[in-house]
Formats: sequence, C-alpha cells, structure tokens
Amino acid sequence: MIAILGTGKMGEALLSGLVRAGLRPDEIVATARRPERAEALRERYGVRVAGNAEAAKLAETLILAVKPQDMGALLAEIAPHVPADRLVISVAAGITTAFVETRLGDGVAVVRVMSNTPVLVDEAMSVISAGAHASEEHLRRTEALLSPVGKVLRIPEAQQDAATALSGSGPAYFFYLVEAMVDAGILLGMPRAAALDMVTQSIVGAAIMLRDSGEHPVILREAVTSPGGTTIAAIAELERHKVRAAFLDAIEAACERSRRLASG
Ligand SMILES: NC(=O)C1=CN([C@@H]2O[C@H](COP(=O)(O)OP(=O)(O)OC[C@H]3O[C@@H](n4cnc5c(N)ncnc54)[C@H](O)[C@@H]3O)[C@@H](O)[C@H]2O)C=CC1
Ligand SMILES: O=C(O)[C@@H]1CCC=N1
Repeated sequence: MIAILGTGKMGEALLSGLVRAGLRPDEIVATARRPERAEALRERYGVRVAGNAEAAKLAETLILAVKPQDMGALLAEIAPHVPADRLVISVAAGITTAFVETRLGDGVAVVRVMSNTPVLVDEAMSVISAGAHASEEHLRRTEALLSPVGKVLRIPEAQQDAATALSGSGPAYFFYLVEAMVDAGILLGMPRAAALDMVTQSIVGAAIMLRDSGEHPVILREAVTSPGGTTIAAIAELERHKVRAAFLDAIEAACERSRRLASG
C-alpha cells in the first residue's frame, strides 16, 4: 500500500501517474485536509481516503506532498504511527532528509524527491537523493514508482535546491516564455489562438529536437540563425535586455528560496 499525504496539485499529479502506471487504486490511500477534497479524490480515482495517522499505519511507502511550511505539523502528527521499516518519500521543496529523519525518529528510510508537473503527461523530471538510512533498495523502489511518469535521476542531496530551481520550477519558466511570445504575436496583430498554436508547436518541436538529436542547444540555435537574418535581429534584442543574465539571477533566487523553505 502506498499513501499520499497532502494530496494537492503535486500529490494528485503523482496519484494519477501511479494509477496510469497500472497500480490498483485500492493499493493507494490518499489524505487531504478538507473532507470534500478527499471525497473528490475517492470519486475521481477510486482510491481509499483516510486520515494521516491511519494512512501512515496502513502503507509501506509514504509520499509526503504537503507544502514545505506544513511539513513540520504533518510529521508531528504521523511520527507516532510510522514504524522504522517504512520508506518515506518527501517531494517538498527545501525539506531535507535530515529534517524528516529527526522528526520521525530512529532509522526510518527517507528519500527526497523533486519532481515537476509534467508528471501529468508522463514527462516528469524527477531527481532523487537518499537520506542517512535509505538503501539501494529504497532508491530502486522510489525509481520504480517515478519512472513510469517520466525521467528519474539520482543526485547528491546537496544539489537538490539547485534542481528545484532548474527542473522543479522549470516548467513555469517555459509557460512564462510562451505567454510573452504569444503577447508578441498579439502585438503584431495575430489572433490569440493562432499565436498560441504557433508558439506551442515551436516549443514542442524545439524540445523534441533537443531531447532526441543529442545536439548541443547552441548548435540547434545556430542552425536557425541566418547571417543578417531575422533570428539574429531578435537575439540581439534579447542580449541587449540581458535576458541571459536575468535567467541566471532568477534561477539563483529560486535556489536560495528553496534553501530557506524548511525554516518556514
Ligand atoms: N506544484 C509544483 O510544480 C511542484 C510542487 N512541489 C512540492 O510539492 C508540495 C505540494 O505542492 P502543491 O501540490 O503545489 O501544493 P498544494 O497546496 O496544491 O498541495 C498541498 C496539499 O496538502 C494539503 N495539506 C496540508 N497540510 C495537510 C495535512 N496536515 N494533512 C493532509 N493534507 C494537508 C493541503 O490542503 C493541500 O491540498 C510542496 O512541498 C512543493 O514544494 C514539488 C515540485 C513541483
Ligand atoms: O514553487 C514552488 O515552491 C514549487 C517547488 C518547485 C515547483 N513549485
């Protein structure tokens, strides 16, 4: 039995992925703060719903998916009900394995995960790190849960905040870019729906080329950039507005925020 504790956006995305991957709904128990939310999850997926303490007792694997600010309270609530042989997977930004270990007591295996919302379309990027008591077997079990819904990479825990800033938040940066490009289309007099179609297909095509060609992004961009042409005119403006520097600062700020989240 797998328990998802705090089934909000990320918890539900993982839940739906597990169901698509073939896990039986009666092997999953979900918890939520509001009873209406729990009922909606039960209706939508056929999973069991329960309180946190009951779910913690029932499941061998616990996925903690509350906001970082709520993690302390959740751990205090479940600590008396988590035997030492459980695997506890935390998906919260900024929460260290040590934070979870000290609150759940002796020897519990903790794996820290940072995934992202493309889990909804089985294209997640999930990075995982073992806590002090997590073994190779615990990492494999975590990989087995996450690999049906996307790519999984093991990284040292010291890199988790950077990964949160890059791939955890990453989809938001691309959505933001799409919004800005669609606005540019509107400015040029394009109908909104057509602009959105053009930008979306361009980003999908570019993403697939990047993933499947094995080429470096610089090579792919150079192939689009004709001498004296349109692309270099746009790139010159992006450089003038220091867009690259803005990305460096933005992702550094996200990493810094991730580092501070555990302390509330
Ligand atoms: N949204 C995203 O793209 C990503 C989010 N995350 C992480 O996932 C976690 C959840 O984020 P979201 O799903 O966006 O937030 P959310 O607010 O949608 O989900 C959290 C849920 O936990 C529930 N909750 C809080 N305390 C509870 C308790 N004691 N018992 C039961 N339920 C409780 C809340 O009612 C809420 O439904 C965060 O820690 C975040 O850092 C990680 C990667 C990506
Ligand atoms: O914005 C956040 O804090 C979460 C973590 C990564 C993506 N969303």
